[in-house]
Amino acid sequence: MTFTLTLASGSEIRRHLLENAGLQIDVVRPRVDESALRHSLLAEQTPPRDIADTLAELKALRVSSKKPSALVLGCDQVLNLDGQLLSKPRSLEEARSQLLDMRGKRHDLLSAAVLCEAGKPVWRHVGVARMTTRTFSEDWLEGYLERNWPEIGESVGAYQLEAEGVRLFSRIEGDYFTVLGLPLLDLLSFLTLRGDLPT
Ligand SMILES: Nc1nc2c(ncn2[C@@H]2O[C@H](COP(=O)(O)OP(=O)(O)OP(=O)(O)O)[C@@H](O)[C@H]2O)c(=O)[nH]1
Repeated sequence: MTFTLTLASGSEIRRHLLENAGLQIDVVRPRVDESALRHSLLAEQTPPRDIADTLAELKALRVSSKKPSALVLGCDQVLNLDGQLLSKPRSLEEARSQLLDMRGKRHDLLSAAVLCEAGKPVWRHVGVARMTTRTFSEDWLEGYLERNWPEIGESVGAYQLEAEGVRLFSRIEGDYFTVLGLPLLDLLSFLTLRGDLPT
């Protein structure tokens, strides 16, 4: 029987990364009001990595409780800019102001992943990538927004590293997959260790 991983995420790129790695994926989107929970965690001064981990676990648990026999992966990525947590831009204007705030500075991307089985967490990992943004010109930024909106609205930092978003950076520390939103190598190692994937 082929191993199937249930992905509790609406993120296209997460599904692509897993399918491109050869995994059989079943997508079940969780019904979770992320922003309400994110706000209450922020109000309690919860550290960014714990926010990402809590949200990832909630999404995985929500689906796992409905599919107890499945192995369910929940994910969440937060962008930490000088202690401020940014969310996915809701408009081109918001993307512009977010990118101008990020210009010439460093920000961290924290990509949390939690696996649940029979309503219980069985593995968790938070990958961290440190992004150094170059001091791009406003002219270039306008062109970037025109060429890449609305696709970049799907990304927490208003960029797709695998596309033109790479032009925003002068340096990246951490793995590529963590930037795209999934600590893929750590996940694959665990699944191989567990025997779900062939060694
Ligand atoms: N294609 C692409 N997506 C990115 C990149 N950086 C971040 N993202 C996406 O930005 C989104 C971060 O928001 P999340 O709240 O973690 O996930 P989501 O897209 O809302 O999906 P859910 O898992 O259903 O919550 C994820 O889908 C990431 O995959 C990137 O460089 N390229």
